[in-house]
Amino acid sequence: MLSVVPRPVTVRAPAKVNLHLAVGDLRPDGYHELTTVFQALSLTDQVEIFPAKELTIRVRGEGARDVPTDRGNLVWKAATRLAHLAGREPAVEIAIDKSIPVAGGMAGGSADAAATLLGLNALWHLELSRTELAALALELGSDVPFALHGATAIGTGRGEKLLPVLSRNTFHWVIAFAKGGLSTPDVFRELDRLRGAGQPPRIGDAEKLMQSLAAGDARQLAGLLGNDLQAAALSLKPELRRTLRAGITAGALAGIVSGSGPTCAFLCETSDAAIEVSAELAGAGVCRSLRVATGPAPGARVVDADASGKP
Ligand SMILES: C[C@@](CO)(OP(=O)(O)O)[C@H](O)COP(=O)(O)OP(=O)(O)OC[C@H]1O[C@@H](n2ccc(N)nc2=O)[C@H](O)[C@@H]1O
Ligand SMILES: Nc1ncnc2c1ncn2[C@@H]1O[C@H](COP(=O)(O)OP(=O)(O)O)[C@@H](O)[C@H]1O
Repeated sequence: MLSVVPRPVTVRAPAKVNLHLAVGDLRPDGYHELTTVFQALSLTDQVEIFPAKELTIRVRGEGARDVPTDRGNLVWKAATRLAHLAGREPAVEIAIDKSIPVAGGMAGGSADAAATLLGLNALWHLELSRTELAALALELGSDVPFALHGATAIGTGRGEKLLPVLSRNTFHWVIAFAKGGLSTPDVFRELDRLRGAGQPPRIGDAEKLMQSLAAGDARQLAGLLGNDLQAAALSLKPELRRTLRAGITAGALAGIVSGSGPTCAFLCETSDAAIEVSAELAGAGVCRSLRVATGPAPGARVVDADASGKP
């Protein structure tokens, strides 16, 4: 009898930048109420899933040394939760190829977790809907539902109640990776501390920003980017001020700390401008490395699978 060996499934999932991140008060469950406009970027991690005897994780690429390969990896949690739900063993080998900076405020771990949910859904023919996968995603982290969704979206609650936002045109970004990362809970705690001391001012609502996205107007958008966590990230890593200033000097329309940081994202008028800003920032020595990216980009997607897994 012929036995069919399933082919591995390959999934790509995007980094995000928060174009608008308004942080409300601390809730009794330890999370802060958020209103955030996410944009998914062309900077992606790749996750390959192979049938195997038992669950193992391999990591290579950007920051691989800082990524756990055991139950501390969000991908491990994603695979064991989904296997439990499906009533089977998580018998897979998962190879993560990282391009998204680790602990960078760009939701790389969330992207990998979203990719794993989508990949296993295909490999195991579970046929879970996007809504079912999104509910599982939220159990793994606040940013995981957006990594599945992609494009541009407004998130409320913990950031998981997502509505698509109309975004015309392609926006051009330069992404400056910092030396070292920042822990998301530390940055939220630092914001609470700063607020307890009476500073800093809160950003307003996202209405005008969403209009600029609908118009596809990068110049207008540049003036409207806002992140309540930026003051906290700058307080923990003051050297980021220099990075942000250098981006503007290099010709970016605006610069912002991405989420809880410390990655900085610079909005540029054109792709040529982004390449120039990136080259100039590299010369200024204000960050560890640089990437050029565009947004919006699609959410997690299967790029290769066995024929019945339908990429
Ligand atoms: C800040 C944001 C903005 O998009 O992203 P990052 O900068 O981390 O990528 C997210 O809210 C992060 O999402 P994620 O990284 O998935 O965080 P989670 O694992 O859910 O939460 C980690 C911890 O961050 C704090 N946290 C997170 C989300 C939230 N709305 N309020 C919080 O206070 C809590 O202390 C929580 O225990
Ligand atoms: N697949 C993964 N990729 C990156 N980091 C991971 C992963 N799984 C768990 N982690 C842990 O989660 C922490 C936050 O990682 P990451 O998602 O990259 O950053 P952020 O929450 O700032 O967007 C890291 O310090 C790392 O120890």
